[in-house]
Amino acid sequence: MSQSLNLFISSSRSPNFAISQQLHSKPSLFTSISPFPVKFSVRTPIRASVSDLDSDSLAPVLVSDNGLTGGSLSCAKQDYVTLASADSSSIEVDTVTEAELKENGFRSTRRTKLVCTIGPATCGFEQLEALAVGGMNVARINMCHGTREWHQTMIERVRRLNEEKGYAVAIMMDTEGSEIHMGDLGGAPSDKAEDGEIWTFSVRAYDSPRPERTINVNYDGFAEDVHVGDELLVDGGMVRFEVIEKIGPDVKCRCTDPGLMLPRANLTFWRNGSLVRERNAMLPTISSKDWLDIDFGIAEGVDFIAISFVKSAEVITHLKSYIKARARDGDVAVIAKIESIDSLKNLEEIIQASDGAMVARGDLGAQIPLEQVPSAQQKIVQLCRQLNKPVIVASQLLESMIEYPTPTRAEVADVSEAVRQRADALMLSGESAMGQFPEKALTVLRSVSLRIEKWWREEKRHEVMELPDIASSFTDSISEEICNSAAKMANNLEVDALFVYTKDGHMASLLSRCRPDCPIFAFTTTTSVRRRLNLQWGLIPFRLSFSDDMESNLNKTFYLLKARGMIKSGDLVIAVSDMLQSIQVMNVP
Ligand SMILES: Nc1ncnc2c1ncn2[C@@H]1O[C@H](COP(=O)(O)OP(=O)(O)O)[C@@H](O)[C@H]1O
Ligand SMILES: C=C(OP(=O)(O)O)C(=O)O
Ligand SMILES: [K+]
Ligand SMILES: [Mg+2]
Repeated sequence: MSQSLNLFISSSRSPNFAISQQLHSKPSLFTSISPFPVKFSVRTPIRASVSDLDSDSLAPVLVSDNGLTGGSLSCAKQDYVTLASADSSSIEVDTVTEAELKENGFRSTRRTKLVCTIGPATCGFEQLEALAVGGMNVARINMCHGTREWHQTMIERVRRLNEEKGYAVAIMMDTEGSEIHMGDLGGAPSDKAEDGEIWTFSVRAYDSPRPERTINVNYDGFAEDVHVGDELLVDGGMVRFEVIEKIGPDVKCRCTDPGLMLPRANLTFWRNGSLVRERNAMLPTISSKDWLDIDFGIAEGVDFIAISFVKSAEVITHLKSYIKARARDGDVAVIAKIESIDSLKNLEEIIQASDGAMVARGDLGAQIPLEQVPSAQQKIVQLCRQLNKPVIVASQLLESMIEYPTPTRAEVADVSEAVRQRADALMLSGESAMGQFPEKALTVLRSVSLRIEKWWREEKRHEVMELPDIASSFTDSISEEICNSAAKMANNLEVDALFVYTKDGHMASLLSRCRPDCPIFAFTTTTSVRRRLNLQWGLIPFRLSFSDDMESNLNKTFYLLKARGMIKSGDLVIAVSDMLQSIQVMNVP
């Protein structure tokens, strides 16, 4: 009990008081903790200057950084107390959440998490900061676009934002995958195909300026694979062509549905009303370029890697062991993008093998009839929750906001539906990457989420979901039962918050899975786990060092959160932890 202790001292009259000083000696303390506030006794004199303390007002509580709580102190001005690096910054929470908690109380914090794709419209430091302020929990970089240097700069900027400004934005890298797509249009932002026009699609790399009505295709087998009469869909049908002639590597096509084509837009071809997928299915899910990108992501310590066009669970299992052997601190979570027919076929195994999933509606809508996308979404969201994996609903949520400052009513209804389904997260793509109103789009996601969450909570309209047992060991079963019961108690007792002390984040995710009415304060010891929890519904992740002694963890947390104005005396809290398998219900002292 005598090594370097970080001590906090607070007075009952001035609860925000905290001092920080160098450790001068090694005190030993008795821990006599309950009831709070504690009386503590000091076995050996502890020394530090207390000249700036008003000793008369001291009814102090000493809590060490490793969870020890001291006994009574009669502190006169001539006494000396040892204090070290003891200030309320020893609990870390992101700046935006802290402000939200202080302003609105924790009942009204947003539960649905928000992912923003970063692109030319949002790559500046100030633009990234505006997104962080607007509630971005995860920044996504799409490896289909941009250079290695550009991606590296984005990662650096997000990290700098976190360090300098106190945000906790996580980073998701999204692989390109082996999809067939157009070239980059020679740097043009877009190109327009008109009805009846003849365009040439070819593997040729065109010199700049690119000849008119030509499109470069990234896949060498393109001309061999397509047949005259096939239908060619750009971006899942935003523009359509019919293949009319093949001349060597050049494929001549007539535009049948006009529209705007964006650089590197996805291409699919259809024959007799079905997607031609033989060749595509032979391409590896993770291409050699993807592996290099993954190495880069691991080296940069990104928090999530999203894998495009996942077909089976094996590729995920393989990638996870690849990461495990290489990731230095903490691992990188693997998100399976559900965007192909094969991924729907093997849905359960894929989700089971992954750390989360994305309903990638853009490509999914190009592979299955559009009218099947909503039911696929509902099914994926439901399954992910049952299997306790975070799920992101992505693509075209606010597509019209790429060009216009207000969303369509239909888009708002779509966002509401995803929130009502209680997906963990919503994602912006083009809206934030290259749209004209990235911050406004984020504001729409934020305000619609808050409104719908509140409405459904107040109306108690959420259908109860049958949550199957998922534990693989008896200890896990205990954790699962504790979380299910704690969440139920929290709803019945209308508590203000659930507290969970978790080293690897598992207990926190089990609580999140229950989608309780109150927010979940998740305390975890490592920054990487804390960032990863950012993707999960209803979790407010904090970094805090704590011990196996729950009593002192709680005292320390109450003290620190009160000092920062994030909770107040009288708030009703339920606490659970990895270390002590129990449920505690208490009022904040
Ligand atoms: N790093 C980037 N550099 C340039 N443009 C980007 C970048 N990331 C995204 N974009 C633009 O934003 C659009 C939407 O992003 P996203 O949905 O991630 O890609 P995609 O449309 O290729 O699936 C892209 O089509 C592209 O025009
Ligand atoms: C999110 C998706 O993937 P990407 O944007 O990489 O095509 C999608 O297809 O919906
Ligand atoms: K991608
Ligand atoms: Mg996709």
